[in-house]
Amino acid sequence: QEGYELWLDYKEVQDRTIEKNYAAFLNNVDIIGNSSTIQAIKEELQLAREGFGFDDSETGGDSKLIIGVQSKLPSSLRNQAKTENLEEEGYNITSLKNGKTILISANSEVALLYGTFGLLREMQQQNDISNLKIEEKPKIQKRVLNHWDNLDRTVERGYAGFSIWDWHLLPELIKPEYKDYARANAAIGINGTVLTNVNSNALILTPHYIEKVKALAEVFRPYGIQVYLTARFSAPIELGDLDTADPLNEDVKQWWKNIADEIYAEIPDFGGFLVKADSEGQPGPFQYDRTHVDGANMLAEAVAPHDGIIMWRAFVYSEEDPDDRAKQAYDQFIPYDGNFADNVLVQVKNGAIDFQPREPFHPMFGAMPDTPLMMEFQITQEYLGFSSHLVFLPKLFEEVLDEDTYADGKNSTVAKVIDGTNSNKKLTGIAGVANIGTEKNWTGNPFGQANWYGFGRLAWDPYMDSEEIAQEWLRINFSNEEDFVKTMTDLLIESREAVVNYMTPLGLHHIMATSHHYGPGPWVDDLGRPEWNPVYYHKADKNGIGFDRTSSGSNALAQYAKPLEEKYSNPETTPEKYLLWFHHLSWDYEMDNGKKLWDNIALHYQKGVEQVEEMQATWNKMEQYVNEREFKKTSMLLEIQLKEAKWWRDACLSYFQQFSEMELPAGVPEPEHNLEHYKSIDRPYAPGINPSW
Ligand SMILES: CO[C@H]1[C@H](O)[C@@H](O)[C@H](O)O[C@@H]1C(=O)O
Repeated sequence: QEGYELWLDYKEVQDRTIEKNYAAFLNNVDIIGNSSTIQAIKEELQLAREGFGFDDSETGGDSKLIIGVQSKLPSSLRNQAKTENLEEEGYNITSLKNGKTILISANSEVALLYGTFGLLREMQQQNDISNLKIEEKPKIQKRVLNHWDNLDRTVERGYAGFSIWDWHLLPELIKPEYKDYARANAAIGINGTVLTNVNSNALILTPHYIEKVKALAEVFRPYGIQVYLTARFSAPIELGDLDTADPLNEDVKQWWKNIADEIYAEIPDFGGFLVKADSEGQPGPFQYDRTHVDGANMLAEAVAPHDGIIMWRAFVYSEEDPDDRAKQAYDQFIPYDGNFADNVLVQVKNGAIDFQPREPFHPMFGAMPDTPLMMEFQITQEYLGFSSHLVFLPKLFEEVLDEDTYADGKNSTVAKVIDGTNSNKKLTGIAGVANIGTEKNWTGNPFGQANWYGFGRLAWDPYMDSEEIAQEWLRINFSNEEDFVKTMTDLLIESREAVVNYMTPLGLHHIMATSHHYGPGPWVDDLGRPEWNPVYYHKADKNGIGFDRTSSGSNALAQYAKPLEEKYSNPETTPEKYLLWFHHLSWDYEMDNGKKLWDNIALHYQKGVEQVEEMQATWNKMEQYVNEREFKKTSMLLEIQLKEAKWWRDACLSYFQQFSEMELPAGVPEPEHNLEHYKSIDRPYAPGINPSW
């Protein structure tokens, strides 16, 4: 099936010498132990042998692969590769005896599984394995996928079909997909999954569903993946037991303790709860005049005896304070720094608005030294063309992780806040909102897989280079031919800037159409709340465009550390990519290249279109390296992307031109249609694929 195997498609090794060498190791394996995780390792190695096309007879003399937990290794091997710094999840891959033996050692069996995937990854890329000295350990503890999957199997902001969780057929029917999902995640080091939508349904907490969750947890356990659920704050009322959900009420506390006990009795390694409270209509502690801390700590107490954690989301904004949505989460949370229980992570989206093609990092990062903050990225492309557009997100993730918060002086990057380096955090985590569904290839767009893969790799190591991730993924999934890898790496890397250019250049944001967020809608001004409307964000008028977040405007800038605040207060020293995020500027404001703002906006839109044209031209040259179906599918999707990049350009420029009253600069074609036409094609989304909000 097209793309089904994800990064676990062990393609036949063509080069005979390489093939013989790899086969010699994989055909002569010594694995210590026989737990279900060890079983999983054996199965994976067998799949790899078959996929790579090894013949059982290729034993290669005395080559050998040894896999074992350090404490169980024969003493002669134990000293060869030290594991004391590897903690629970790190591993070594070490060549011994002049490369004749490869040893994978670790302190836990799940880490051995990671090590096995690590070695297979080397082979998938056809790397030299004669002198391996790999030492890896994850820099972040909780590496979690968030599924916005509803119990009726629709997926909020899902663009790859329905939910893969077949609730109505569980616990009896265990689809092969469940195990393959676990394999794919373990291969990139993901160790947790939240099965249900943050806009949650209390029913998931009932025994009827817990039985189903347990069945999934059992499939995932050998692969080191913990299961989490979303907890609906009003569940004690909704499930009919109490008439309040007040977090300080003793009955409420006891109710949650009982629920936790019931879940842990069935699923002893249950991870804990993810909570969206007092946000976009979700119930929460505010109704009882309680705080985020009251809510989070009450739940934390319920799961603490079982080593569970609470991931409490900071995605909050309220109607009452419409001055600047970007400021609200910070304002609501900062006063509580240090007050959350030890097993609470506050989960913060990468930017202060909402998963835009580009946003400055969220000012909460670096501003809560005494609270562990968990990063939330969105892998599903809610604001980036759904699954029809090819956008390589690791580039976006990397940009955020590399930003300097200056929280603790220079070089206090977001990555350092997240991985606990800054302020020495004990609990660390990172979440990615999944782009997975029932599509045959899991993600719809074949390149959507790269975003899931890349998220996992960055969760393991937030300092990894997005280019390296692109290369790895391309090699593993398509081809090791240098021409292909190099050309396509450039394409992937550039794809992120392309989408920024044709959707929201120069710091523009949230100008997508009516609530489905697909396509341009800068004119939309009639949604229920002011801050849902694009006009709120671009503020275009005759005088100019952009959101003034300096002290003369909303002063959201004051939420950043001094050096950033100073730098971004002045449009001259604000990076141009964030210009209209922080400033409202006149249409004829002169930019670095000597051209006017209006011209630059238009040229960026045009550039975005040209970048997609280039992507298309490049892809057309790649036919020889990829299979026919993926080639065709990607070609067709790029057609859509190009058509829609032009749609974005033309619609936005027609709209903004009413205010700028300036001509388009040379090189930017006149829009094909008039503004009324673009307004009329604010297009409906596919039913069943993208419900609500
Ligand atoms: C799950 O709800 C989502 C909602 O669909 C999305 O449009 C919004 O941006 O973010 C919400 C959130 O992150 O809670």
